Amino acid sequence: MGSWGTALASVAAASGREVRLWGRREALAETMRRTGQNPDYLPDTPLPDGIEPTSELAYALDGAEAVLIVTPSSSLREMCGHMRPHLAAGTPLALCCKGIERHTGYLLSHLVEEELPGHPVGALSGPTFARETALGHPTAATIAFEFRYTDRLEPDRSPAARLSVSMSSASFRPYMSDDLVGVEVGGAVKNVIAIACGMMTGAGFAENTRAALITRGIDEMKVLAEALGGKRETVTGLSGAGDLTLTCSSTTSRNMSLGVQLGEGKTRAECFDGKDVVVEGEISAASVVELARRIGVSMPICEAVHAILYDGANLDQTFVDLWARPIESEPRALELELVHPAAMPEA
Ligand SMILES: NC(=O)C1=CN([C@@H]2O[C@H](COP(=O)(O)OP(=O)(O)OC[C@H]3O[C@@H](n4cnc5c(N)ncnc54)[C@H](OP(=O)(O)O)[C@@H]3O)[C@@H](O)[C@H]2O)C=CC1
Ligand SMILES: O=C(CO)COP(=O)(O)O
Repeated sequence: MGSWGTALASVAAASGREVRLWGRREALAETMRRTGQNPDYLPDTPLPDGIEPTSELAYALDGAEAVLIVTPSSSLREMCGHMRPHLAAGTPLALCCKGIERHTGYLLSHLVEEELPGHPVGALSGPTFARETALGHPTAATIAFEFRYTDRLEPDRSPAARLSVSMSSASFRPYMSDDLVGVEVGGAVKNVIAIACGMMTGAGFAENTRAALITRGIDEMKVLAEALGGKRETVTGLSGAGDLTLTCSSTTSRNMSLGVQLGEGKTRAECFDGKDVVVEGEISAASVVELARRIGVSMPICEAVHAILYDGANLDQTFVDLWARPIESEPRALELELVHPAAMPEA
C-alpha cells in the first residue's frame, strides 16, 4: 500500500471492483480502514468505497481474479516468495513496478515467471503519477500480456482485455498491448533518462538539451526493446515516449528530482532530506547498462548516468563528453541476434 498501489486500488474501486489492498504494516492498514486515506503515501487523497486495506497476504490473495504487484522492483523476488503459497493456479499477475533486475538482467516478467510459474504475467505501465491518478485526473496507461493461443488454438488476449475492461473508468483509460517486452523496457529505461534530464537541468543546461535527451532516450529504448524481442513502435506509445515525457518534465518525478538535486551539486545523502525514497532509475542505471553491455547495445545516455552514479564521474564533464561523441545516423540501425537474458554471456 505505497503510493502507486494505493492509487491503482482507487482506480479499480472507482471502476466497480472489490479491492483488497495489501501492505506489510498492520498499523497503516488499520489507519487506512479507519480514515479512508493513506496518510503515509497519499495524504489528503480520499479513497473511494470498495477498498479493503489488509496486512494479511493470504486473505488479500484469496479468490483474487487478478493481482497487481506494486512493490519496488528490488523487493519483487522476495515478494513473489511470500505470495507463492497463497496464489490460486492460473491467476493473472500484472506488474506495476518498473525496472530490470540487477545482475540477472531479467525483465521483471522473466523474474516472476521464474518465481511463480503457471501464471499469465503482464505489466501495467504508462505516464501515471500516483496522486494525479488517485485524484481522478484523466490518465491513460498500457496493459500488456504476451499474445497466446487458447487450448483450442484460438487467439487469446483475455488477461489484457479483461484487466483493461476491469480497470477502465471515466478517468482511467488502459490500452491493450501484446508486446510485454517493449512495455517493460520503456518503463525501466525512462527512469534512467529522467535522471539524466534532471542532472542536466540541475547543472544549468537548457530546454534544447532536455528535448535532445528525451528524443535520444527514446532511441535507446527502441534498440534495447528490439534486441530483447520487443517492438520499436511500442516505445513510441504510452509506456515508452508517454512515460518518458511525463517523467522528464516535472520534479513530481522522483527520478527527475534526484537528477536535478545531483545536478545542483547535492550529495545523494542530502537529496530528499535524507529520506529513503524509491528511485527506480538508480538501480535501473546499473541493470540497464549491465544488460546493454552484455548484449552489445550502445546506450550512451544510460552509460553517462551510470558513470556519474556508480563510477564517480564528474557530472558536467560527462555531459560535455556525451555531446562530443562521433556523429551517428538517426535512427540507428540494429543488427543483433535475439537472445534471452538467461542465455546471455557474462559481462
Ligand atoms: N508513484 C508513482 O507515481 C508510480 C510508481 N510506479 C512504480 O511502482 C513501484 C512502487 O513505487 P511506489 O508505489 O511509488 O513506491 P512507494 O515508496 O510509494 O511505496 C513502496 C511500497 O512498497 C512497500 N515495500 C517496500 N519494500 C517492500 C518489501 N520488501 N516487501 C513488501 N513491501 C515492500 C512499502 O511498504 P512500507 O511502507 O511498509 O515500507 C510501500 O508500501 C515502483 O516500481 C515505481 O516505479 C509506477 C507508476 C507510477
Ligand atoms: O513512473 C512514474 C510515472 O509514470 C513515477 O515516476 P517516479 O518514480 O520518477 O516518481
